[in-house]
This record gives sequence, C-alpha cells and structure tokens, in this order.
Amino acid sequence: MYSGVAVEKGNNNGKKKAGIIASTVVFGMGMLMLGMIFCIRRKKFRMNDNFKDVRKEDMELPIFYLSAVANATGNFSSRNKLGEGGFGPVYKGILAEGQEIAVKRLSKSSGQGLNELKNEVILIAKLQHRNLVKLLGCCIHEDEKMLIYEYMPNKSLDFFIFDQTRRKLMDWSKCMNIIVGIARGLLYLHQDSRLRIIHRDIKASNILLDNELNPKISDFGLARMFRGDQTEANTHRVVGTYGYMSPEYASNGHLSVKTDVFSFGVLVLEIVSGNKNRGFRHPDQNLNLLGHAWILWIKGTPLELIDECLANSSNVSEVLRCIHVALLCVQQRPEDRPNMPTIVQILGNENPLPQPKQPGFFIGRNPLEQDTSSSRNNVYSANEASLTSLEAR
Ligand SMILES: Nc1ncnc2c1ncn2[C@@H]1O[C@H](COP(=O)(O)OP(=O)(O)OP(=O)(O)O)[C@@H](O)[C@H]1O
Repeated sequence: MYSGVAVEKGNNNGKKKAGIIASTVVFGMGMLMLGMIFCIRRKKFRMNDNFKDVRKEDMELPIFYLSAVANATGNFSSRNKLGEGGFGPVYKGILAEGQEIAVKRLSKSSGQGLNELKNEVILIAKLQHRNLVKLLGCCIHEDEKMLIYEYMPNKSLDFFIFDQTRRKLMDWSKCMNIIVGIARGLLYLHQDSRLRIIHRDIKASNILLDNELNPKISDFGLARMFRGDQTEANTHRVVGTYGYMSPEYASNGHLSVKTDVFSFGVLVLEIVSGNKNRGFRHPDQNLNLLGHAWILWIKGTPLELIDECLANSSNVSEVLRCIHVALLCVQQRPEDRPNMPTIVQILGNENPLPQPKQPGFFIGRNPLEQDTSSSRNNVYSANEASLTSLEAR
C-alpha cells in the first residue's frame, strides 16, 4: 500500500517535474542567448576601443591596434623612452582608459627578433605568477611588432643597486624581499608552471620593480621551453649575458635549470655588494666579484662584501645566509649547485649548509668574454653568440 501511493504520487510528481524542467530549459536557453548577445556587444565595444579583431586561437592574448599603442606612447616619442635592450626600445604609454603600459618595440633591423618575440608572447601568455611581469598583449602590424606589458614604475633592479643615490632607497629588508621574490619566480618557471622553462638571461636589468619594489622577472624572449621530464639540453646557440652565464653553458652550450641557478647566485652577490660582477676588479688580485666573495668566505670575513648602504639596516644572519646560498649557486660544477626548490627552502630556514666549492669563472674576466664581446655587447647583453664562434677563437 505504502509503496503504491508512493508510486502514484511519484507519477503526478513526474509530470509536474517534467513541466518544471521544460520551462527551466526554455528559460535557461533564453537567458543564455541574452547573455551571448550581451557578451558580443561588450567584446565589440572593447575591440573598438584598444584591441583589434582577433582569431579564436589568439583570444588568450589581446592584440592591440597600432593606433592605440601609438596614441598611448605619444607616437613613440623619445620623451617616453624607458630604455633599450636587445629587442629595441621600450616606451612608456598610457591607454585611453588611463592604464599605464610599457611597450617593447622590436627594431625593424633586428633579424632574429621576430622569433624571440613570438616565443615570448606564447610563453608569457601561459604564465601567471606574482614575481613575473604581466604581458598585457601584443601588436603586430606589417613591419611593426610590439609587446605590451604592465608598466613597472621603478624600472629595473640595475637602476637601484648600481646607482649610488637610488641605492640608498633600498634597505636590507627590501633586498631580502627581492632575493626571495626572484627565487620564487624562478621556482615557478622551473617547476610549478605548466611548462618547464629555463630563462637563460637572469640579470639585474631583467628584474623589474613594482610600486613597492616587489621583483618581477621579465624578458622571456630567450627562454627555452621544456616539457615533461626533460631537464637538460645542449644548444648550438648560446644566448645570455656575460658575467651571469654559467661556465658549462658559455663554454659547451650545456643548458639546464642550473644555468639559471648560477645567474641567480651572481645576482644575489650583486645585490648584497652593490657591485656588478662584470665590472668588478679586485684591487690586489685578478678576481671578479665571485672570486672576491669566495675568498672573503674562505678567510671568514664574508661580511666585508656587504655594501655600506645596507650595513646599518642589515640583518647579519640573513646577509650571511644569502652570501652562503649565492656561493653554492655559483659553484663550478652544475651538480654541486642546489636547485630552485632547495634554494627557496634554505633561504627561509637556518639549517646547516655545505661549504661552497670554488665558483665558476671567478678569475678576472671570463676568458671567452674578451674575444666575443661586440660593440653591441657594451650596450646590452650578448643576446646571441654562436657556440661555434666561441669555440673557434
Ligand atoms: N614593463 C616595464 N616597465 C618599466 N620599464 C621597463 C619595462 N620593461 C622594460 N623596461 C625598461 O626598459 C629597459 C630595456 O628593457 P629590455 O628588457 O628591452 O632590455 P634589457 O633587459 O635592458 O637588455 P637585454 O635586452 O639585453 O636583455 C629596461 O632596462 C627597463 O628599465
């Protein structure tokens, strides 16, 4: 009995439910169509504003109209020029709605630039991390090829650490925050992002600083993508910047995550000391910054390395820890260097660490550097140096 009533009730309920479902579906479809009409109208409005019509596969990355970029930068006025790198000049711009941008304009004469640009666009569009610079879009119009980034009001780290006046604006806690932020950004590139990425050109001018001096790694044009378990490669095209390049990469084109670890170590020693590795000359010995730091470590006087601007604000144990970690990163043999997950961990704890062994490239100038630096090399990095020419000289 009980079950029969239940069945009958169930039938009546079934009809009611069918009615409710039918009207819900009709209502839902109506709402969906209204939503689509609304979205299409909104998108058209946005595209009419700054963006060009885009193909479906490009939807992840907005394509800007050339006219919108030209208006934003005062027609690429020299007044708005922020600097110049291997790609060409970088301009500050303000979009119609007030957003500040940085526009990297690929030099028309730069033959190799297009590939790097495409590489950078595809890579960065897939990456999201608080310590990576955000790519807002790109603009490709006939000969013009540009990348549009969020604008970083404090420019790059080199403007601070190598400038006697601006350096005074940095205290130790800011330096430590920058070191840890760069380490986290690299950890993301090496391990946590959907792709395995070796940056290959970690250096002070590729670390941009936001309003609060938080670091953002930029310039992925040279990045090399790795998928799955692949962690190492040999390349015939050595790209990067002398003074930051690891010995095995500069000499043999052997590339791995430890290539970035080496550059990170150089950068940490530069931040702590306020000296460029590449420009540093020891007064008594033929040592570069790496050699100088290592000798001080062995002598038991590593704190002599610290820049006097930081001396008052410094936390001695943190400074020592950073120098120690940096010296582990710049060791000659890649297998002796820690990887980024370990670096992030040991920067944040006080566990005992192994003694650093001899750094790579620590005597005077890198012997390869004297022969291969071109006039272009003095303005910006040696973005391209073929391994064969390195070996031949
Ligand atoms: N998003 C940005 N916001 C503010 N300034 C920027 C931005 N991107 C780049 N710049 C400035 O423009 C300069 C040139 O940058 P770019 O990345 O083209 O070259 P680089 O890193 O100096 O040299 P290279 O191309 O040899 O690596 C930088 O030094 C930086 O000061």
